Amino acid sequence: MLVLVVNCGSSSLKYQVREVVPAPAGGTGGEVLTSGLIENIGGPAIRDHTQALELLAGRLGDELGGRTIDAAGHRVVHGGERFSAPVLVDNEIIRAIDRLAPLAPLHNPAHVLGLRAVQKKWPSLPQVCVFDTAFHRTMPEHAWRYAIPEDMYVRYGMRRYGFHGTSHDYVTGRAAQFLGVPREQFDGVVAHLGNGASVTAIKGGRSYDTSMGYTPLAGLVMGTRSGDLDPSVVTAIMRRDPSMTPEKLDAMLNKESGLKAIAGDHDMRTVQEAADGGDERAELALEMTAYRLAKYVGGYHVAVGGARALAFTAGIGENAAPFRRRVCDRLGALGVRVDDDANAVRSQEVRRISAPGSALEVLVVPTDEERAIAEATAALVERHGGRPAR
Ligand SMILES: Nc1ncnc2c1ncn2[C@@H]1O[C@H](COP(=O)(O)OP(=O)(O)O)[C@@H](O)[C@H]1O
Ligand SMILES: CC(=O)OP(=O)(O)O
Ligand SMILES: [Mg+2]
Repeated sequence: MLVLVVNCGSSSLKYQVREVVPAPAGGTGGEVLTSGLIENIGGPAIRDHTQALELLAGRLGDELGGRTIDAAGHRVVHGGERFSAPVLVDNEIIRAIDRLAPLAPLHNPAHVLGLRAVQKKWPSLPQVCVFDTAFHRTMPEHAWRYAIPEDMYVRYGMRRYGFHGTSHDYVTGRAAQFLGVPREQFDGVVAHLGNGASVTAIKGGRSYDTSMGYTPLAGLVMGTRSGDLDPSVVTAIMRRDPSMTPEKLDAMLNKESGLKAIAGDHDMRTVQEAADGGDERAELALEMTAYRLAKYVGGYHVAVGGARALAFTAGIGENAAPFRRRVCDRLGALGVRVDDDANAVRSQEVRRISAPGSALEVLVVPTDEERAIAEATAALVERHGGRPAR
């Protein structure tokens, strides 16, 4: 089955076409037939997501050599409290995702535009939504509640939701498999470190707690996001500078903070190079980022009653060996030991980087969100006989 995987951002559209062999024949997200990125949607050349879809359809015509897609799978960032698994799309589902826009103003409106644009272009194509929040629906209430008046939760849905669930779920499965333990018996910590970064406590193979919260701003120090801070910082800034509107504060904390604010660049490669060259700001940024993550790992080790493994994934987790080392050095107090030769290996395979006798197994597990989305889409469409939901 050919699955178009779509990741719609506010001004961009990332896509892949995957050939999925549904289980039991293989159950693999398999070969990537083509992939691409359409940027600057809303600019002079590409008016909106509908026009971006026209462009995409044109490209697919050439790139797939006459073959046509059988389904589309969309990454949707916010599924609120409703969605705990992938769903087949109909108009009611699209409206539900639209209603969740106040919880994810940067993401959900773009997803709705993408879903409608695909619907318009290929009216009979089955579409599936895979939610970043879904995997975290298993968190216990003491982990997802905020200690603020109940009304804020009841009226506005203010609580921890958590994100990157597709990746945390996929990496959990791969890590358990690598260690030869049944997933239901796997207790560990997964650190997804990309431009956005989050860490999840895994108990019995399920999400038990996670560092992102109501939005993907909470938790770790990220490329351009602050992560955790005292909420009065926000109200105090607004009081001191009335020109700082909620929109401007959102932009500051999401786009001008994190590594970029401290080291002057959001990209881990640049920051690491600068630190290696003796740049003190870059060194400070790395220490802040590693320190915050190590504190979370220690906390989650306690949260799950003793983690068996720590898995690093995504751009930084998979590639930044010096950063992994920095984090693990801070975890020495827990008895974590890294094998430097193993840590230096570059590979696309799941691998162990801890030394024998380390209290936690430390793994590097390449993530593949697109593959997970393609597999979930194919499985759901297969189950419904390939018909679009109407
Ligand atoms: N070889 C590398 N060494 C260090 N960092 C890397 C390397 N390759 C990628 N990264 C970092 O990974 C981050 C991007 O991660 P990625 O998972 O691709 O992000 P996104 O969230 O946009 O999908 C960037 O900070 C980038 O610098
Ligand atoms: C939810 C989130 O943070 O996504 P990304 O890492 O793609 O920014
Ligand atoms: Mg990513």
